[in-house]
Amino acid sequence: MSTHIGAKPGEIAERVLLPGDPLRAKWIAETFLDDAKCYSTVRGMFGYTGTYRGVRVSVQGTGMGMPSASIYTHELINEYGVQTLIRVGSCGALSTDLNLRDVIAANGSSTDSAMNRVRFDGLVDYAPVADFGLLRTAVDVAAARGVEMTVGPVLAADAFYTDRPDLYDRLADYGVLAVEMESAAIYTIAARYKARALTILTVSDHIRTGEKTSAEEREQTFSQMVEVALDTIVA
Ligand SMILES: O=P(O)(O)O[C@H]1O[C@H](CO)[C@@H](O)[C@H]1O
Ligand SMILES: O=c1cc[nH]c(=O)[nH]1
Repeated sequence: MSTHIGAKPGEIAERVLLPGDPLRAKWIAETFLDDAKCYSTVRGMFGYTGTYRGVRVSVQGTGMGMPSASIYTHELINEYGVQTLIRVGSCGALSTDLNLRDVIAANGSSTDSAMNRVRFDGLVDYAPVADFGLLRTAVDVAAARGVEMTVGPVLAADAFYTDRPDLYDRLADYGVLAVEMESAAIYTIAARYKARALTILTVSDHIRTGEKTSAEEREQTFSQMVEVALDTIVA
């Protein structure tokens, strides 16, 4: 096992879905995978491996925020040989063109986290981006499934609750679709270790209108996003 994942070598597939919520990981495994087996309960951050359309796929909770997601992404790639990672998360819409439960694919991820400033000695504003091949496949898969998926940039924020809603307005002016809390770190770490990563999100909250989904809905109802992610990861 690695420091934070209780799997033995070979128990995690090369292709992994990454929900923030560990109970969403359990729901995905039980609902969409065949022969799913739990390989880790360390810290309650569940991980499962099963098959989807005959291909081995794992699903690993990452927790909330970039420090937590960075740990799981790093260990999955470096200790378990994971090569393809698709985050399946919830997000708050900044764009007035989006509605609750819409699906988004994040082609790029701005961040207010200092993690990459530290990584590049404050000299470069690194631009974390999705793997183009995965993104292209996800777009094709969504179209084939009749899922309207908006592609665009998101903000990966350190804080869920903000004192600066004016910054969200400005980011929306620059085309940023939504805010979540992990994609920039996942994209950066995947790039560093030559893995492929994509983030697909469902709008759980609307920052403009104040509408929101329940905790249970965030855990167990974002099926369209999961189906697009699974079809993409096995393609
Ligand atoms: O639903 P998940 O995947 O956890 O994603 C979003 O939800 C959490 C905040 O509620 C943050 O982790 C954010 O990125
Ligand atoms: O508003 C939201 C909703 C989900 N995740 C976030 O980070 N923010």
